[in-house]
Amino acid sequence: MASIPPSIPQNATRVLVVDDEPGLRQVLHIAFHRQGYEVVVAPGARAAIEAIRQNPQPFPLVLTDLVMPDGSGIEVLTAAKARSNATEVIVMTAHSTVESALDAMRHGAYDFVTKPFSPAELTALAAKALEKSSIVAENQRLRAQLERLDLPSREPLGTSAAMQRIAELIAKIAPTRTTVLLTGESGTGKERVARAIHDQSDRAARPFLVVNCGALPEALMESELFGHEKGSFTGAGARSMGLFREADGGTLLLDEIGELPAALQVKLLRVLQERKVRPVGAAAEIAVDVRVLAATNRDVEAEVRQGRFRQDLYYRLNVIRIELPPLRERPGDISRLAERFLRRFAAELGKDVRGLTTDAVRALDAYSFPGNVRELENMMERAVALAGGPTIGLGDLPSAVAGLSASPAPLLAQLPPEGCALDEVIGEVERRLILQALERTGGVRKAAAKLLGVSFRSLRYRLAKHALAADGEGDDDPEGGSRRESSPPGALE
Ligand SMILES: Nc1ncnc2c1ncn2[C@@H]1O[C@H](COP(=O)(O)OP(=O)(O)OP(=O)(O)O)[C@@H](O)[C@H]1O
Repeated sequence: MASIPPSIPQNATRVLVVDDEPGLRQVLHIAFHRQGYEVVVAPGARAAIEAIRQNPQPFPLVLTDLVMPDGSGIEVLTAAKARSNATEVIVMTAHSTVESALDAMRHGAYDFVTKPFSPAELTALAAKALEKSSIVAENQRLRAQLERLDLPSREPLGTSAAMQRIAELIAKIAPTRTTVLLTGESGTGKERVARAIHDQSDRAARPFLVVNCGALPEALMESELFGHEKGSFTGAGARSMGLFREADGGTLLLDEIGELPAALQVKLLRVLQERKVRPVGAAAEIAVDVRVLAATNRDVEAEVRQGRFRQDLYYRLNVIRIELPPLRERPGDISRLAERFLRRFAAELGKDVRGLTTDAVRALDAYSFPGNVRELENMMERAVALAGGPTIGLGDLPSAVAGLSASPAPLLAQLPPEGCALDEVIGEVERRLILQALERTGGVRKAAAKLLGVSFRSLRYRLAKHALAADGEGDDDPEGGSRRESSPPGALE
C-alpha cells in the first residue's frame, strides 16, 4: 500500500513517487520532502493506482518507474490521466530504449529521466511539470466557472407536467454514470437535456462533447471516436486522441446513434463494456472514463427489429430512456418558451421588445411546430429582428402561424363570413381540449376521459385519431390499452 507520512503541512503540493526499489523511494522521498512537497510513496504499480484512485484530490505530479514486478509505469500513467488531465507524470526508466520512452510520451507523460539520475535533476524537472499542471488545473477551473455564469441548460426545461417529470428524472440520474438514451423528434431538446445531465453531474468541470454518428464515413468515424496512430491509414496525418479520450472524465453525446455503421456498433459496445478504447493502428487499449449519452429521432426499436441496429448495443444504451415529447403536445410550454426566447433575442439584438400580443400567443399555441423548440426559437429570432414596436404581433409571425390566430371558441359559436371546414374546426377543438385534459391530469387518461365526459374507450379512439399519446405516469388503464412512457420498464424513476 502507499504510505502517507504524517507530519506534512496541510496545503503542501502532493507528489506520488512509485518505484519498487526501496532505496530510490527513500532518496526521492527525502529530496522532495526537503523541497517542501508532501510525498506519498508506492512500492509498485497496483499500490500506485490504488493511491491515485483513492486520494481525495488528484495528484498534480506522479513520478513513476517504468518496469515493476506487478505492472508498468504506463498503467500508472493511464490511471493518473484518467483521474485528472491536470496530473503530470514523469517516467523514470532504467530501460531507456527510444521505444519505451516514446511509448510513455505517447500516453501523455510530461517527460522521462534515465536512471541513474541526480535527485536535483529530478526536482528541477518536477518543478516545471508542476507549473504546467497548475496552469491546466487553473484553466479547467476557469472554464467551469465561465460555463456556470452562462448556462442556459440550468434554466427550467419547461413548465408542462411532461417536462417537469423529465427535469426530476435528470436530477435523479445526473450524479450516476448510467448510460441514457434520449429519443424524440428533431428539435425537441435532446441535446439540451444531455447538456443538463452533464452540468448537473460531478463531471461538469470536464468536457461535454457531441458527435454526430452519421456525419462521417465508417473509417473516419472510427478514428474520430477512438483516435488513430500517425499514418495508420491513408490520409491519417498526425496522431489523434479521438473524442472518447478528449472527453475523458466528462460526457460524450453520441447524436443520431441510429446512423452508426454496423461495424462501429460492435466496437462501441466493447468500449462501453470494457471502458477502454483502441485507437486505429494502435496495439494497446487505453482506459477511458467517459459517461456516454446517446440520442436519436429514429424509432430505434423498429431499427432493432429490422436488424439495422444491434440489440445488445440497444440494451446497453437504453439503461435509462428519456423521451422528449413534441412541442405541440406540451401546451403551456409554447408561450413560456416564446417569452424566454423573445427576451434573449431582444437583449442580443439590442431591441426594446417586451412581449407578445394575445393574438400572437394564441396563434403560436394553435400551431403544430413540426420543427419543435428549434422552430419556435428561430421564429422568435426572426420576429424580434422584424418587430417595429415593443410587442410581437401576428404580423411578425410567419403566415402559416399567423393564419391560426382565430381561437376555436368563437369558431364554435360563430360561422365566419367566408365559411369554414367544419370537420377540421371540430377536430382542432377536440385535439386541444384533449391535450389540456391530459396536461391537467398529468397524462392519466382515465382521469382525462372523466374530465371530458367521455368513456375511456372513446378517449383512446380519439387519441389514436389525432396521433396523440399520453405520456403520464400511473395511467390506470382499465381496458389494458398500451401506454407510452417517458422511460421504459426498469428505468430509474
Ligand atoms: N426546454 C428548452 N428550453 C430552451 N431552449 C430549448 C429547450 N429545448 C430545446 N431548446 C433549444 O432548441 C434548439 C434545439 O434543441 P436540441 O438541439 O437540444 O434538439 P434535438 O432534439 O437534439 O434536435 P436534433 O434531433 O435535430 O439534433 C436548441 O437551440 C436548444 O437550445
